[in-house]
Amino acid sequence: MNVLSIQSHVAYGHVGNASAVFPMQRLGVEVWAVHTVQFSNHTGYGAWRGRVFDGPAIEELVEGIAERGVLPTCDGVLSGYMGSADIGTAILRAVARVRAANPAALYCCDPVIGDVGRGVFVRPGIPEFMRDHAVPAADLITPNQFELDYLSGIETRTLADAKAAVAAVQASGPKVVLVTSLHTEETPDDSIDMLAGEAGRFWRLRTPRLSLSVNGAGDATAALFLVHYARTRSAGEALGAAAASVFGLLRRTEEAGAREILTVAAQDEFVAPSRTFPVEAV
Ligand SMILES: Nc1ncnc2c1ncn2[C@@H]1O[C@H](COP(=O)(O)OP(=O)(O)O)[C@@H](O)[C@H]1O
Ligand SMILES: Cc1ncc(COP(=O)(O)O)c(C=O)c1O
Ligand SMILES: [Mg+2]
Repeated sequence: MNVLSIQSHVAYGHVGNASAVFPMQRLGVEVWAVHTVQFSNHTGYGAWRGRVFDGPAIEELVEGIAERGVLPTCDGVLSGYMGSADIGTAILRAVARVRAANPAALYCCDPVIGDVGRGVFVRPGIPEFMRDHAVPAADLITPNQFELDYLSGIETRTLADAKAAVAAVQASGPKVVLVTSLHTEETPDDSIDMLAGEAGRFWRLRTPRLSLSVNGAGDATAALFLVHYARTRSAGEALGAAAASVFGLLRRTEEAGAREILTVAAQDEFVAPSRTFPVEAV
């Protein structure tokens, strides 16, 4: 399996491609990593150095990959944080090129817009670009609850609201939706839910809430979900596999008291998660 992953990259630590690429490789996937920015570290530190690339820089790399004649072997495209709408347009052009070469390729879009509590943290224009262009072009999307609410225009308080919001977003294009960090009225305070939806069916998975707040977990989640979905073609199975690995990764990170997720040290969790959780049809 070959995945074109177009995301931010950091030299130190693990967010964006620096969080997504290795778990996919550890699962035996060949990853073609194109970086939308190259920063020293993630922006959660408050200070960082590095450069933001632009749409033409992304298109140039995709053109070079196309010149190798390998686009027909590309099984999936993964995108995450988009620095600008111009980069978003380049990503959607890449998706169109891959699909023209391989109509079976899957596009998984992590519609990074913001988070509960923090609000919108991307540049003006990006939320609308995600809603009106990127999400409709995707086969799979992995919004958190804040992003689900924005994309659907529904304020989700209950599981029924979340299911309605997933269905509303599916009507715009993506057939598979994975909602991360979902907390509804039904969710116990010491837990975190994920909800997957496909073809009118929904699955919920609940894990303990760990006492850590890290960056990059969503990027690893989207990557693992894409790989497991591509292999199983089942949103429920992909949910179970991705969630178990991410939980194992974060549990090890919490134990170590680390500020960066332990993508390398906890790599066995990607292959053989130490703990699995029931996937409940809801
Ligand atoms: N404190 C936590 N405890 C347990 N799991 C967590 C925690 N934070 C994140 N996760 C897991 O990581 C997944 C993705 O993280 P999330 O914060 O939703 O990503 P994003 O960066 O997209 O907002 C969540 O669905 C959840 O399963
Ligand atoms: C450059 C970059 N990409 C991606 C992310 C994703 O982080 P998070 O998982 O917190 O959304 C961050 C967060 O700080 C970042 O700085
Ligand atoms: Mg995210």
